[in-house]
Amino acid sequence: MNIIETHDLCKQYGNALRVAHLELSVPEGSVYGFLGPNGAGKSTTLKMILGLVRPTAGSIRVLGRQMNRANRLTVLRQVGSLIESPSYYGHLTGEENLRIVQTLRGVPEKNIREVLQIVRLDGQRGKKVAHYSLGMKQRLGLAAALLGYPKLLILDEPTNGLDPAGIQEMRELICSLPGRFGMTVVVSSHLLSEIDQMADHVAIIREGELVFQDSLEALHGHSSHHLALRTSNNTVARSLLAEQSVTCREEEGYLILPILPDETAARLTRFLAENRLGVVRLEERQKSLEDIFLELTGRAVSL
Ligand SMILES: Nc1ncnc2c1ncn2[C@@H]1O[C@H](COP(=O)(O)OP(=O)(O)OP(=O)(O)O)[C@@H](O)[C@H]1O
Repeated sequence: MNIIETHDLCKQYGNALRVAHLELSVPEGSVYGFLGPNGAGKSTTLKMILGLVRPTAGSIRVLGRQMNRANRLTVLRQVGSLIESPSYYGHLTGEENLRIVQTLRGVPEKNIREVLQIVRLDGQRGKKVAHYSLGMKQRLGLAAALLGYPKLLILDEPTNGLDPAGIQEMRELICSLPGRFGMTVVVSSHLLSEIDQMADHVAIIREGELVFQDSLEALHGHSSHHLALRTSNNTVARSLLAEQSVTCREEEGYLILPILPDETAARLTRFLAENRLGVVRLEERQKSLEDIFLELTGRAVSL
């Protein structure tokens, strides 16, 4: 079952279609990475899913229900979110801030202690939030989102502004949520490496359009192996290889061949040598995830 499904989801600002015909499917129990360069439309999409921004066209189903005026509140009761930087009362403690959210959401008081433990802030619960570090504030935001033990958690760039240790901690926390609490987590990021370490499903958007959506495994599957061959005369080598039914293309001084068994590669290099061609280089290469991201989005990846 899919926890979120969008159909033909669009958002237009002025004359620009910033989110274009999105068909998203978020499987239950997944950590679903929503990846795209800055300005691709991630926040706008997540806000539409949460009913904070009205779609120009299309439909959204969350937890099996159509998101409309009648269903919105019922659905959102089972959804936690952290969108943009969370807001707090700096003069109140972490625990007091959570008590406000707990009262508003009408969830049991005991949840406060529990979520503080989950985000490892129980030792700091009596400290004023104004004295929290950025990482602690971000974890408090996550604690607030977790308060009602939602079935679905939506996090927009939750590691933004955190230091490497904070990023690692947030990542581990997010990964643990489906297993510990049966939650589905949607997490946006412009960092491929981050999604690669956190998600099991990935959607990639570019200028509002979906360019990839599948399992992380399938994304890795795109990073195919190939052989790169350089000879003393690539043009002649290419026609000789064609005689042997091996097709290749030329790229930056190399002939790119499909991956071949060792015996075939040895036979072909012998064949080239017999035809007075020197094999200068023969290497196995793999397209990196960064190359794939670049191909899909037309932009260099941020790591
Ligand atoms: N309220 C608005 N009015 C007009 N344009 C907007 C509005 N909100 C967002 N946009 C535009 O929509 C596009 C997508 O913005 P959005 O914030 O969704 O991108 P994003 O992928 O979340 O990027 P970032 O990581 O930089 O926040 C941008 O070009 C942005 O300028």
